[in-house]
Amino acid sequence: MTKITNICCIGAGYVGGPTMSVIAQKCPDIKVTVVDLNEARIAAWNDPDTANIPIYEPGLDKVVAEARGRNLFFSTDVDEAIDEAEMIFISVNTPTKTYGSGKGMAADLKYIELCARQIARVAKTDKIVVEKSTLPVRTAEAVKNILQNTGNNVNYQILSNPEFLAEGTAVEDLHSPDRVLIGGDTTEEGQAAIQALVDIYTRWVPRDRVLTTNLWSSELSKLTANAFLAQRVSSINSLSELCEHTGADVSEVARAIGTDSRIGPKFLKSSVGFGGSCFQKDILNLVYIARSYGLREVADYWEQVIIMNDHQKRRFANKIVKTLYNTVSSKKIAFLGWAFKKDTNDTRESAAIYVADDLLNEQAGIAVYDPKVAETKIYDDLDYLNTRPSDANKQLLTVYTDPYEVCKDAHAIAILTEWDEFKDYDWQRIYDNMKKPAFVFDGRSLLNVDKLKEIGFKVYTIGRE
Ligand SMILES: NC(=O)c1ccc[n+]([C@@H]2O[C@H](COP(=O)([O-])OP(=O)(O)OC[C@H]3O[C@@H](n4cnc5c(N)ncnc54)[C@H](O)[C@@H]3O)[C@@H](O)[C@H]2O)c1
Ligand SMILES: O=c1ccn([C@@H]2O[C@H](COP(=O)(O)OP(=O)(O)O[C@H]3O[C@H](CO)[C@@H](O)[C@H](O)[C@H]3O)[C@@H](O)[C@H]2O)c(=O)[nH]1
Repeated sequence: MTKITNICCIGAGYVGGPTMSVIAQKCPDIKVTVVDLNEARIAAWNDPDTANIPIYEPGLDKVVAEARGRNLFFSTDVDEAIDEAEMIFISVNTPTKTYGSGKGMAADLKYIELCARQIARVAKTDKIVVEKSTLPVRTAEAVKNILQNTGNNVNYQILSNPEFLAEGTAVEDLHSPDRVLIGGDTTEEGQAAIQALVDIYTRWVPRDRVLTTNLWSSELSKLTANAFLAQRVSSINSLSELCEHTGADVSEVARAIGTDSRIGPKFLKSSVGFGGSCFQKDILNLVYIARSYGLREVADYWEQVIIMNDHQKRRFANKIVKTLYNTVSSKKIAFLGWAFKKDTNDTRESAAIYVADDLLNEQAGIAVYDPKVAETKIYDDLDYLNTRPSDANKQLLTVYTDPYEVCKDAHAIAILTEWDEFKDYDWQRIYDNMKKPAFVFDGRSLLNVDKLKEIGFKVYTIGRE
């Protein structure tokens, strides 16, 4: 296999954009073109002011500024980029199906299939096609089938190269990944294709961190990694409820077990529930795959992770209602945070959406402040649930751009995202401007409880009595 000099990536989203920017940064001699059908998104990636790129990730603007126009390009001309590239990454979205068989569980692979068909139609020279999207195990078989049966007699090699970056730390994760995983065919041609991709990553990743496997192990490892991570969060969240009944403190329990080197300290932070575009989608997909092989116990085991997460979000909303004397009707509840975690403007599956929806059902007046999430996004998230007409959401929920204004005259504050800036607010000033008794419901164990109590707040923290 000759050295790769031209890469194309289909999908300029949270994964395609940052991963390709870093490849371009680290490999200035490789031309990297990221394409997308979404014109507005491509226009934003091309905005001369890198502060306006469509994804907020610490440090990403600098990476883009370094490579864009040199060897990094963003375009809507998908055909041209496919035609020119020797290696094509597919990094399109693979959401949970919302229709037909597998609705609500299986991954919707229509965008993947469209990409495969487009590559088959356009390609005139041999290509290495890399699955970057998270896919059900054995998807490469379908991609291969489409390429080989509808293509122009071009030779294809399919690789699986799942992405493990977490949002908010994408650039750091890409610069210094725990591992890079590459799966491919065990044939000589398959091994040569793997080597071509290994040669790209080892420009900046130590060779012993680049793992190579067969295709199916690679595809399944991505779903497994997310299932294990989410399982840890649900496990500690399940115990947070027990802590609240027994006087144990979940953060002390997490520290106590996390120091056991076999358990480890990460992903043991109890919260209002995990969010993000991946965990729920990927576990549902895993559950669906297990069921489709008739593995009922396996499916039920992993489904429990989602059931526990839904319970955690609901119980947080219930706690607010119960504490506010069993009614939040017409009370102002201030939400600090809407993003699914700090340092991102992504809100997909954020716990805040579901907590808000439950409280709106109780006729609460919700006021939201998030340092990075746009007002339209917040309304879109709620409207997407289809619980009530869009007008009602607009009437009941107000978005603020000032943290002190959002808390003014509120009956309660709920912390939904662990943004660092929340810790540094003038909490005395906030307290002075709230209705009394002034409640704080800390869904992220972010704030200093003793300090808040000293000021006069009534404080509830997840996993503490
Ligand atoms: N978001 C993450 O942190 C993360 C991390 C690891 C893996 N993943 C996986 O990576 C994949 C992409 O996720 P994302 O968050 O980047 O999604 P995204 O929705 O942000 O981006 C996907 C992009 O693909 C584009 N697209 C869809 N079909 C297309 C087509 N036929 N031609 C051209 N463009 C097309 C869409 O317009 C969109 O801009 C998913 O499978 C996801 O599970 C995501
Ligand atoms: O101890 C913890 C750790 C995380 N979370 C929550 O879990 C969710 C997911 O967080 P995180 O995993 O940090 O962010 P993602 O960007 O969703 O990244 C996950 O999903 C990606 C998409 O597949 C993978 O690439 C990453 O490896 C995997 O960490 C967020 O709501 C967090 O607040 C907790 O509640 N407690």
